[in-house]
Amino acid sequence: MATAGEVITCKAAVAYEPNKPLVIEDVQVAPPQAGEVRVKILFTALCHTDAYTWSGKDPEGLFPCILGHEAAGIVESVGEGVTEVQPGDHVIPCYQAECKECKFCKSGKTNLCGKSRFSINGKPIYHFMGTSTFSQYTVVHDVSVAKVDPQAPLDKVCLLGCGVPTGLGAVWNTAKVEPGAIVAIFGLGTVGLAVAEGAKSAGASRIIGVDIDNKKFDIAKNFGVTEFVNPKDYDKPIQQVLVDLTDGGVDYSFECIGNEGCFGMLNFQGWGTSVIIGVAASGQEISTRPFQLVTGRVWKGTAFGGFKSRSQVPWLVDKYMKKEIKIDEYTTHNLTLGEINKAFDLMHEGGCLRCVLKMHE
Ligand SMILES: NC(=O)C1=CN([C@@H]2O[C@H](COP(=O)(O)OP(=O)(O)OC[C@H]3O[C@@H](n4cnc5c(N)ncnc54)[C@H](O)[C@@H]3O)[C@@H](O)[C@H]2O)C=CC1
Ligand SMILES: N[C@@H](CCC(=O)N[C@@H](CSC=O)C(=O)NCC(=O)O)C(=O)O
Ligand SMILES: [Zn+2]
Ligand SMILES: [Zn+2]
Repeated sequence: MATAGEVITCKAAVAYEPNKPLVIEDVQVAPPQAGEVRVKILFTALCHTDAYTWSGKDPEGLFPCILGHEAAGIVESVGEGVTEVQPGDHVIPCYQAECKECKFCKSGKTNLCGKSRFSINGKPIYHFMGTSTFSQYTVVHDVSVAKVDPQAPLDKVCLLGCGVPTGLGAVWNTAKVEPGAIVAIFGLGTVGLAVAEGAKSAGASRIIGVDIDNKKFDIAKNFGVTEFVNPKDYDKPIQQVLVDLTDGGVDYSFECIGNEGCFGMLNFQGWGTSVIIGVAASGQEISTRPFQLVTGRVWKGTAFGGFKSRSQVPWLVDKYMKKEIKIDEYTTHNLTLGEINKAFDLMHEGGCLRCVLKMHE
């Protein structure tokens, strides 16, 4: 049935309030306007950032909204002036979207676009990260979709919408880890394990994984982690544990936990680089003695691993197809959209990396 130009009613998981179970609703998805693309989402995964915004700690979180930003689907229709993709193209939504017109885009304070395309019985529902992939259909800007190899399995490459590129890119683009380097990774979720994979491919000599979930340790070996540290096993601060283990500090450290994570510097004097990836609530701050920077250490952060989304996500898909990067190994669970609250529970129980949701029965 041709749906172009029509409002589509479909199922979506709506977050009405922080921390309240998501509700599967029939939502109306407006047709794409000029410069926009409507995508039939086939698979979406959950990222810790979805849980972060759902928790109410995200100062930019707006409710009611449709969360989700790590997905893959097929272009259903395009708005006027869209030339880069056409109906039938296989795409990965990219969360760095902006319409450049709405008050959110013009504010210069946020990357959340307020120009919603969702409603329930006429009442608007907010978008999330310009993607809102916890819906069977979503509308994104044409600058926010990466066209990918139609042969690539969408239930796998959906993970290239966020966590895996973030970790790989943090190593390759942001830190530029060199052969022989000693690397420490705080948090062995999908982002942290992708950092490990990136560090291994960059030739790191030691990759020390730090996590409070012992279930992560065995799997981490498959991603290149060479040593494990559980902070719960020590009385002294974890930074000191790492400094002692490495005779002075690591060359590169990556913070992949977020809220209440380990944001302190523990790098070697003279050149150590600390990369912040985890997101944390308003009010949580990081600080260090000026001496740490005076003596040559570097503090950096990264969003989406520094990758240019539309030009480099297809390249990452090709690398996966050539078996040069892992994706399958990050998926520990497969559920359906209707089971999304169970998927969030799994994320908090430990032992879960990515749970991929099938969006259509
Ligand atoms: N900057 C960016 O572009 C991106 C940032 N993120 C953020 O990165 C962080 C990681 O994301 P995911 O891997 O999806 O999360 P995740 O929840 O799968 O992994 C976090 C890991 O940290 C561990 N952990 C929790 N508290 C800890 C502690 N005190 N010490 C050591 N380990 C601890 C958990 O056991 C878990 O293994 C989140 O804050 C997420 O919001 C995610 C994607 C992109
Ligand atoms: N609204 C949050 C900001 C969260 C954040 O830092 N998002 C990352 C991506 S996290 C993906 O899982 C990002 O790319 N930010 C870039 C940006 O322009 O926002 C908060 O206020 O903490
Ligand atoms: Zn994410
Ligand atoms: Zn906007």
